[in-house]
Amino acid sequence: MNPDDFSDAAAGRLMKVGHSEAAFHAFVPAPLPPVLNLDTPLVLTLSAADRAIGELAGLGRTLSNIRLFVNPFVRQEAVLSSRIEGTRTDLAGLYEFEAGQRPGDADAQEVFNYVLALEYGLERLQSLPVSLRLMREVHARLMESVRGGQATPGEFRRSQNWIGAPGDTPVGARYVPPPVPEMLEALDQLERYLHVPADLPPLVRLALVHYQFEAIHPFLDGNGRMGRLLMTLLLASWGVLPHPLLNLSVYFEARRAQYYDHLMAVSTSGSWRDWLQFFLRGVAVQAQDAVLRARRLQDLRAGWLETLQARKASATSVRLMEALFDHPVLTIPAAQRLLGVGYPAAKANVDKLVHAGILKPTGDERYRKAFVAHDLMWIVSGVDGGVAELLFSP
Ligand SMILES: Nc1ncnc2c1ncn2[C@@H]1O[C@H](COP(=O)(O)OP(=O)(O)OP(=O)(O)O)[C@@H](O)[C@H]1O
Repeated sequence: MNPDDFSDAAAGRLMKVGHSEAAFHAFVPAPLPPVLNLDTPLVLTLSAADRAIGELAGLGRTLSNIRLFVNPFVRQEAVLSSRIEGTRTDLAGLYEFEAGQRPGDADAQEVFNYVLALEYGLERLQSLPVSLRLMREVHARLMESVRGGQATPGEFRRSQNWIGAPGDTPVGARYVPPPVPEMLEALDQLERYLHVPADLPPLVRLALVHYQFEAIHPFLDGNGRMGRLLMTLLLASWGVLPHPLLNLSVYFEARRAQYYDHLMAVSTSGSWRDWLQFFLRGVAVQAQDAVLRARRLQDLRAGWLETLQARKASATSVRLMEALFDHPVLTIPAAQRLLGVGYPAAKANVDKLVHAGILKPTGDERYRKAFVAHDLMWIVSGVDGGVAELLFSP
């Protein structure tokens, strides 16, 4: 980190660590909240983001079958949040892993851990507020038995880390977070900030907290994913979005360099305004996108129901169709478990969904025993997020 890049408006202070050639600078973020200047364009973007998230939350409350749609949204977020850090598994790969089709796939295991960690965190919110303890517990799930064994799951770091290219040292790294004692103090301050009554609109607080968490970088590994997962937990705990339907990582992944540059610019120059503008626009775009996708999933379910009813399908087939929203990649043994029936009955019901055009056998020789609900996966992961972007106008 070059101290010359940091201006007087930096969102914290630089510290020199070590001596002579091994000396480097680390950044210690100032406690939240910063002094903010919410100008008119920013207020308009905040208002658009608030409206969009309100509509999404409303949809979550009014759709009786919203539970069906949460699972695919959570998985898409897990896939994209992990992809920002280079994991290659896609949505189909994650579902194949869950269906037992990819044993030993370390990438898919990491993405699945994200799902488990998020589900754990949402459940834990019933008994524990968002706090340092919750962060450690969720991190333990996220990093459970991951590759490398360096991650110290569930523990804040006890040594210096840094963000940079492989082989970088803290001397040449792009960003160096606070040394351990300052990190612990910054974490305490962050926790206190999380517990104070709302001083700013929740979406603004969310952007501040995300920056602060990343600037502190409190774990040896998994900070990007933890910071993004934390946003879903905060939205739920503040009652802004009770169901995890916002896929902010889709937005960040598509603009990864900008995302990183904005975080850096807050540290070096206190560019809170630009970070907020970028972040709030992301919330608005992704909330609108989620509303569109949830409606399409609802239409898909209604269409499938109609098809099955026209074919005089049994209640068991309808049950299996609904189970596809949780298991869009299905094997016959999985259908057996879901329906609580024997192999022949499970196979007969899967065949009915195949004949109705709902499920397709996968063509791949390795997965020949699996069946896939392609339409459902396409709605969740299809590359049409641009629609919401076009609709966006603050
Ligand atoms: N300049 C920066 N300042 C603060 N945080 C940043 C900066 N650039 C990127 N980040 C955040 O750090 C994350 C990546 O951190 P890092 O490369 O250390 O990965 P990690 O700690 O192993 O975590 P994970 O693998 O989940 O991202 C990014 O996803 C982003 O959220």
